[in-house]
Amino acid sequence: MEGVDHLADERKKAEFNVEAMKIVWAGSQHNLEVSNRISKLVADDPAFRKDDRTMLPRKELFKNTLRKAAYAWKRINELRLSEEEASKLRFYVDETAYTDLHWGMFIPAIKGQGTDEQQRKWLPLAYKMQIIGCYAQTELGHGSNVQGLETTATFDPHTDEFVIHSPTLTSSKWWPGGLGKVSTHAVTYARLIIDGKDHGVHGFIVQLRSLEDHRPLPGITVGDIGMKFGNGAYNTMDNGVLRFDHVRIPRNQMLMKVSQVTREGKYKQSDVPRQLVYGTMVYVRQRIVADASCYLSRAVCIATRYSAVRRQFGSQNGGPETQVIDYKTQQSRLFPLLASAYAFRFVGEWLEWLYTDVMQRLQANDFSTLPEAHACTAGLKSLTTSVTADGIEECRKLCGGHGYLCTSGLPELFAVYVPACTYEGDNIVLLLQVARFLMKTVSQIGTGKQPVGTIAYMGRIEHLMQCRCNVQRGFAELSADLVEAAVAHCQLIVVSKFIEKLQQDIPGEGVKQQLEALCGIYYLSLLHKHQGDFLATSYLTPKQSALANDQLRALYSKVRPNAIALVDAFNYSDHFLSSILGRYDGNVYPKLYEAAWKDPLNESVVPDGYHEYVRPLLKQQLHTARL
Ligand SMILES: CCCCCCCCCCCCCCCCCCCCCC(=O)SCCNC(=O)CCNC(=O)[C@H](O)C(C)(C)COP(=O)(O)OP(=O)(O)OC[C@H]1O[C@@H](n2cnc3c(N)ncnc32)[C@H](O)[C@@H]1OP(=O)(O)O
Ligand SMILES: Cc1cc2nc3c(=O)[nH]c(=O)nc-3n(C[C@H](O)[C@H](O)[C@H](O)COP(=O)(O)OP(=O)(O)OC[C@H]3O[C@@H](n4cnc5c(N)ncnc54)[C@H](O)[C@@H]3O)c2cc1C
Repeated sequence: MEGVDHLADERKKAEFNVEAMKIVWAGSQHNLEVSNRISKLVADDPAFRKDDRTMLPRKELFKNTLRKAAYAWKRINELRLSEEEASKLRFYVDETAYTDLHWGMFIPAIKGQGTDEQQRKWLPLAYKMQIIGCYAQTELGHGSNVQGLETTATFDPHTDEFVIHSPTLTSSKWWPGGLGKVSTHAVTYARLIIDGKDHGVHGFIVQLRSLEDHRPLPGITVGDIGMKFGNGAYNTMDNGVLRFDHVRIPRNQMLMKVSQVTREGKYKQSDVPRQLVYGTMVYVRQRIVADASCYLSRAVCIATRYSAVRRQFGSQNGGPETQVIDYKTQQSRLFPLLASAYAFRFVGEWLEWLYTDVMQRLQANDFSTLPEAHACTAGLKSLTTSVTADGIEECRKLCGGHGYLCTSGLPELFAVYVPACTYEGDNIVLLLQVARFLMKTVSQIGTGKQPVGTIAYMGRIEHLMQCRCNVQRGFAELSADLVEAAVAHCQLIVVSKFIEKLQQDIPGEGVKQQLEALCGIYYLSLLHKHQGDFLATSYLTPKQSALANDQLRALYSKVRPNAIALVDAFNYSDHFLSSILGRYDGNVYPKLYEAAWKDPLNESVVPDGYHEYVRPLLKQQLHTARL
């Protein structure tokens, strides 16, 4: 029934102030106000329609994305949106596009690695989108191992230029988003060669296409790498391939904040760690952590609402069947994900703070917190994206068969999200970085150096203090176990940041109590999942483990009446969710039925191809039957 809120009874059960929780989720009253305004702006504008995305052929899909990106840019300028509002607009438009890499990586790379002079030259052009850039690091043969890149940038002292070249097939740039069809420029990572000496990987600004007719410049071969996983999803992006055949660029297009090449061809290293060349990746990893809670909460919102609508079994005296959300098994799969969405929200906020703090310290030439920032961004990126990708898929299963329909919104959400486990650093490779950081910390504890920040707890563990270990000995052999230790370390960060959040003043009736319950679900479900480890290491007795499990079940019951309100607090519009199963009003069945008839396959009663391929079969069967 149109206009009826099928979830109204569920909403009445809430024991907390949902509006106050919306503010907690948004981060502040101001953020909530901006989100409401921009979300409505997008939802009300038919130009941002996206319900047809999974049905469009690639070329049409891509052209549509170009149209939307141009229109979004026009609206940003017409409405004079601030950076914060523009970024919210991008969020609610909810379509990956070349602009993400332009704003999210090309510009940050120039800001982070360019000199003041380079920034003055390139940033105004990029901010006005008079040039469009991408981040061209990964190659066909090398992604994780950045130091293994093969593209060369050889200094030519006669002309004061670098010659950018792809010496082998495996050195072809492969994957950069926005590169395939749109970017006019790329921050390209290449080995710096001066006078035959290899100085390692550096960033260079290279123009790829003419600003007049968009054709590739001489020496450049460029194109799209082809269809990716899923319908719609990441296929709105032109991930590209790029080869250089002795392409010349002026010397001043090497990004020279970290190291410089003089007119005479002298290589000079600034007094800063070389890892600052990786700074853009650290920035984006931090953004990815902040985004994880958005993706996970979307899936959880859909699965929670649908679980309250869906009924199976348990009818008493001809009454309605049981809502599937009332099954403890459903709760034990769904509520830890609900708790994770909130947990990732808070750890994302903290990581943003940590990143800003590190950037301020870098300005003052204080590099002391860089290793911790790297370990936290790498580790949390890995943890949150893995849990979110698996969580979206779990939500699909929680929705039974209907979750498999594109109209549930879940297949596309999964397809667009799952590469986050790989891009910006493969999750295992990043956890190995965390493991290395932890081992290094352990090796230093023995020397009396007290760990601080997120590793301070290690200084309080008795047997680590006695430990005398060398960072590399046995590392490769034990790497699978070390990765598990790295995950546990990251989980500890997530839990401790959730607890720190609860120590803050949180206004709103019942809000803090709900967050306490969710925090409990978060750590108790982890404890339950890993109880074997806790028992094996005697950190828990079997009795304590059983009590923890009882407590977990009690928390599921506490959250159950609040579940719908807890996902309402995410404040997602139906347009943004783009899911019939996750509709705010819970009016699922009539809308599923209606949507089926809108499928292009149902435009005609007799399908295309019937007369060529089906009719002859039927005729043949008739003939055989008669025989
Ligand atoms: C419409 C208008 C709109 C308007 C406005 C709208 C706005 C819209 C805005 C939209 C925005 C959307 C957001 C963007 C979305 C982007 C989507 C994502 C796309 C994906 C992009 C990518 O996918 S892009 C490629 C990423 N590709 C990697 O991710 C490679 C991983 N691979 C490595 O990263 C290295 O290869 C690896 C393993 C560390 C080894 O590096 P290596 O061999 O050099 O180093 P070693 O392991 O030897 O380590 C030596 C020492 O360096 C230390 N260290 C290492 N890294 C460090 C670091 N980063 N910082 C500090 N320290 C570091 C380490 O801890 C050691 O320290 P120590 O010596 O003290 O122990
Ligand atoms: C959708 C998408 C968008 C992307 N956008 C960009 C972009 O804009 N710009 C850009 O430059 N790149 C981009 N990339 C590339 C991306 O950054 C790389 O794919 C990523 O860094 C992983 O590297 P790889 O592909 O070389 O994986 P590999 O390293 O080849 O991984 C393959 C397997 O090997 C394992 N492995 C690798 N090294 C080790 C090790 N040392 N120890 C143990 N196991 C290991 C991994 O865990 C994995 O299981 C994008 C990729 C995708 C999928």
